[in-house]
Amino acid sequence: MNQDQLKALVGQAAVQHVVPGSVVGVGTGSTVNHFIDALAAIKDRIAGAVSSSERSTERLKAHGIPVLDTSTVQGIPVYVDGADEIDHQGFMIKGGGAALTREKIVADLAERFICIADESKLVDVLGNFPLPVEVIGMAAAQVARRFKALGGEASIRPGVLTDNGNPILDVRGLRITDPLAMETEVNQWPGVVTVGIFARHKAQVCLLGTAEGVKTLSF
Ligand SMILES: O=C[C@H](O)[C@H](O)[C@H](O)COP(=O)(O)O
Repeated sequence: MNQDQLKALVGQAAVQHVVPGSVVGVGTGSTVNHFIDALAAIKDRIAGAVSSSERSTERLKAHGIPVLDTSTVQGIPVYVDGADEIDHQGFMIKGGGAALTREKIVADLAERFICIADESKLVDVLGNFPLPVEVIGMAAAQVARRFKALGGEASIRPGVLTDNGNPILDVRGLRITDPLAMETEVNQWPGVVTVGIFARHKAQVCLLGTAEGVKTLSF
C-alpha cells in the first residue's frame, strides 16, 4: 500500500470513533480529506461539524455536511486530525499545512483527540519535521533569534499566509525531548500566535496506517 492508501485507511477507520448525534471536530490535511469523504456517508447521523480551516470547510460543505460556527459550540466529544509527527506519548508536531492555530482552537473544544496518520509519522523524538510556528509578522525576526539560541534555524515559509493572515516560521534542527516544556516556553514569546507542538492538546488515540492494517495506539 502506498502512503495515500494508508491515509485513506485511517481516514475511513476514524468514522467509527464519531459519536452519533454529536458535532464532530474536523482537522485539516490530506489524511483528514479522506476522513471528510468517509464522514459524508454518515452525515445524517451527526449534528454537523466544526472545522479547522477554510479548505476543510469547503470540502465538508461540498459533501452537504453542515459546518457550525465554532463560537456557537461549547464542547465536542471527538476531534479528528492528522499530524506531521507523533511520538509514543501522543505528542505531535502539526502545521505542515499552516492550519495549526485553528486546529488547536478546535482541539481545545474536544474531549478526545483522535490522530490519524500513516506509519511514517510515528517517531521516537519530535523535531525531524521542521516545527511550524504562526507568528505576527513584525515579531518574526526576534522569534527566529530566540529559536537560534535553542539550536533551531527558523525561516519564513515562502508564499504562505495562514487563514488568519499571518506568516509561518519553519524551524529546523530542533530535538524536542520535552514537548510540553517547549510548547509552554514558546507560547510565552511575544508575537507567537501558535507553536505547532501539540502537547497540552495531545492525542488520546492514534489510528496508525500500516502495511498490516490500522493499528490503534492509546496514550
Ligand atoms: O496544518 C496542517 C495540519 O497540522 C495537518 O494535520 C498536518 O500537516 C498533516 O497533514 P497530512 O495529513 O496532509 O499529512
